[in-house]
Amino acid sequence: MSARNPGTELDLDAISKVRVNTQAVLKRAQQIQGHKLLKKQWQAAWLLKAVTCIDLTTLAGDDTPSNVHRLCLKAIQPIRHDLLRKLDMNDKAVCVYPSRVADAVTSLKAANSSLPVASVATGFPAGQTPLETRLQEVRMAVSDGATEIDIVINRTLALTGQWKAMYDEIRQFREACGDAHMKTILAIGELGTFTNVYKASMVAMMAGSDFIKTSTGKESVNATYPVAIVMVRAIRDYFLCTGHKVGFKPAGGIRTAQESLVWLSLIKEELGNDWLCPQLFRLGASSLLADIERQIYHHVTGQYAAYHELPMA
Ligand SMILES: O=C[C@H](O)COP(=O)(O)O
Repeated sequence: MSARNPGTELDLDAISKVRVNTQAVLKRAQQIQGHKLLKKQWQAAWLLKAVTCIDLTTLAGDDTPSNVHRLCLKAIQPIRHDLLRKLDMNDKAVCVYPSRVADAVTSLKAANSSLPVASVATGFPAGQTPLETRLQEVRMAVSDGATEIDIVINRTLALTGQWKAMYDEIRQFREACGDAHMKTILAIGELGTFTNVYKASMVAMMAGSDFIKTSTGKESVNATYPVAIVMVRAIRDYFLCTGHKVGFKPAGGIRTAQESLVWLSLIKEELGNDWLCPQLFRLGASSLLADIERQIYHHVTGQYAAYHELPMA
């Protein structure tokens, strides 16, 4: 992880002046989606880069120690050894519910892996539990061994313009995180307008978030390119004002290798190469790796894999 964002005082005056030009944002998102994607070995290299930025996730009601164990094994070895050897390359976080953190830590330790464990917390996904319960959840995940915490904001506060109250809650979450890095999920599908997304991004960063993240994966609208433009521009503005680099994590509904290439290209164009690393960019996804592995298999062998050839995908 990169240097932590200490946050700043809440600047309510700046927040109240924010206006986002919707047409300009939609146009820019279209431009980025329209770019020609890389081919051949350049595509394979970018797909491997995407693999290093995935927070491999399982956030299901039926999660058990055994599917968390399987997820950890997949995170340790995301792409088949022989495919990586042929590409002349070798080289990831797992993200689980707080009650599964100890399982993930145990599995990774047993495999001698130092991969970080991230946990969602604060009443994920709705954030509608009492503040003390949400804080307790963060402390529990940290004491069980999570080194990254994905908190969700209180959408009620954002929708009713209670930015000071939202800032204060996030500050408390950050304190409860201790040394664990904090990613703040805005749940953009429930924030209504781009202007609200920009304001929520800025308040989350002022309150000391190390990453801002689009969605929980449980809203009906998750990571979209136009919203990402608004969030990454808030990250850029925050960097220009404070010198602190905050990370970005699109999450929810990202399923294909091609989408991962568009995300990388959006980050490169809007934030520059410095952000193209797992310390400042993550893709939150539960079923993206399988398609990336399939595309890499195709690049290496010239054929598409049969189901049994990628059994862990
Ligand atoms: O943070 C990760 C998201 O919950 C993953 O969403 P997904 O299951 O749509 O990939």
